Amino acid sequence: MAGTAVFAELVDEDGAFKYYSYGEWKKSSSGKSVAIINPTTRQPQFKVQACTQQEVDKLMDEAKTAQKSWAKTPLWKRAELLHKAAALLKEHKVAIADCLVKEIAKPAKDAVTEAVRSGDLVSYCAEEGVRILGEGKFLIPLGVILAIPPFNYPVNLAVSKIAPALIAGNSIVLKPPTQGAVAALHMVHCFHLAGFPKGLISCVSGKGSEIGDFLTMHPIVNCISFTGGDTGIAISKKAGMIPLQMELGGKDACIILEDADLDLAASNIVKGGFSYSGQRCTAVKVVLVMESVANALVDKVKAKVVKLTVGPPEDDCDITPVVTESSANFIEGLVMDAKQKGATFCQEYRREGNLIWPLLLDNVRPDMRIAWEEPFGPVLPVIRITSVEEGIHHCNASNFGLQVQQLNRSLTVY
Ligand SMILES: NC(=O)C1=CN([C@@H]2O[C@H](COP(=O)(O)OP(=O)(O)OC[C@H]3O[C@@H](n4cnc5c(N)ncnc54)[C@H](OP(=O)(O)O)[C@@H]3O)[C@@H](O)[C@H]2O)C=CC1
Ligand SMILES: O=C(O)[C@H](O)COP(=O)(O)O
Repeated sequence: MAGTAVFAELVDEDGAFKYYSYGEWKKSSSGKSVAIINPTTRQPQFKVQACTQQEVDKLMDEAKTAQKSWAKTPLWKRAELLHKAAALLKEHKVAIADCLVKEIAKPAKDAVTEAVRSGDLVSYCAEEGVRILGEGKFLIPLGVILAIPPFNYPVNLAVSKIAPALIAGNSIVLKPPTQGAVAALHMVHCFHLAGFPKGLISCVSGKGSEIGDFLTMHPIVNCISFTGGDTGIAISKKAGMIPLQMELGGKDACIILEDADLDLAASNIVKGGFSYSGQRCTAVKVVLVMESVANALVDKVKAKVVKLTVGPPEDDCDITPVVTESSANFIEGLVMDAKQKGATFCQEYRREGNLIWPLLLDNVRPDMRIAWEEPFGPVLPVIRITSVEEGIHHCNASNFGLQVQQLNRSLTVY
């Protein structure tokens, strides 16, 4: 499906996906491409251009020029184009979802949801822009925005940067994640088909480790919007005196107190911890449960975990292969550390290639890496606590600060 029909012009004669600059799909002069490995088959699935620094320089210049006239374009016109792009994203949801399935092993239905939700988000941003103007407030553009999203929502977390930037009168240079780049290129083509001015939106492909520094330190960039892991910390040290928007990793805790509804808690823990195999920044990544209800809760969670389906994303399984082999190896390292230090394995640890079966680890203690680190995979630690203060202390001692959920009958805090 990917690269066919309206998307055929994205592919060069060698089968590599082109990059997008000045309203055109182009082959890089580097003559090099970057392979995208299908997490399920572990075979190369797609290729994208490895863009050169000269190509980046050129599209940055174009972005700077295009932004100046875009900022003068009436807001209703900007909103109109965004609504067109949103409709195109929804129209092409199947082609986009097909890429998500093959590049990041997103379960088939969730992949379609990501495309549709992205369309909704683009429309929402257009509406918000108009509403803000209606309140008599002004949207002040910053200039050229560099957008770098992560692999887990390569379309949704890209449009969540692109649409607000465009409605406010900025131009966009997008660097999609390598795994997920082709889905992102399909998304960019929807913006192309919507008819945005040349140079306003560009999309550079290449490995972040190779082209990333050149992009993030580029003098034309006026703001960086980044979502990802610790790479964001490195970027913040290298970037110049420009606004940075950083959405980074997390160790989102779920605290269960004695009077919690344990059935509700178990459902939320399984949904929160294991959806898209735990590869969500908002995933439940540690359960802190009062000792007095821990056995009952763990039994309920176990009963639900056993029902999760495990297999390929094409079959819409609950648990699908994690994004890369190195990610699977990292997760395995956390599991082995917990095993060596005496965690209780509620299921047998099982892995085939990048596919890791869902695993609940009970009796996790603070000396285990899994108590603190983000697996970004289908492995969930349970830490038993004897007071709410102990749970809160654990959350506050974490290096991360994304979100916390506390469940008792009277209080649910996000
Ligand atoms: N707080 C939030 O809202 C969210 C946070 N996340 C977090 O994202 C992480 C998972 O995503 P993942 O993609 O693995 O994160 P990474 O930090 O590995 O990569 C994120 C993006 O940065 C790019 N990149 C890599 N190196 C550089 C560099 N030197 N300069 C500029 N860009 C670079 C990557 O490109 P390439 O792929 O080519 O390397 C990718 O596009 C998790 O920690 C998760 O918690 C995820 C979603 C939401
Ligand atoms: O990366 C993420 O986890 C997303 O930004 C959160 O989306 P979700 O909670 O709706 O999955």
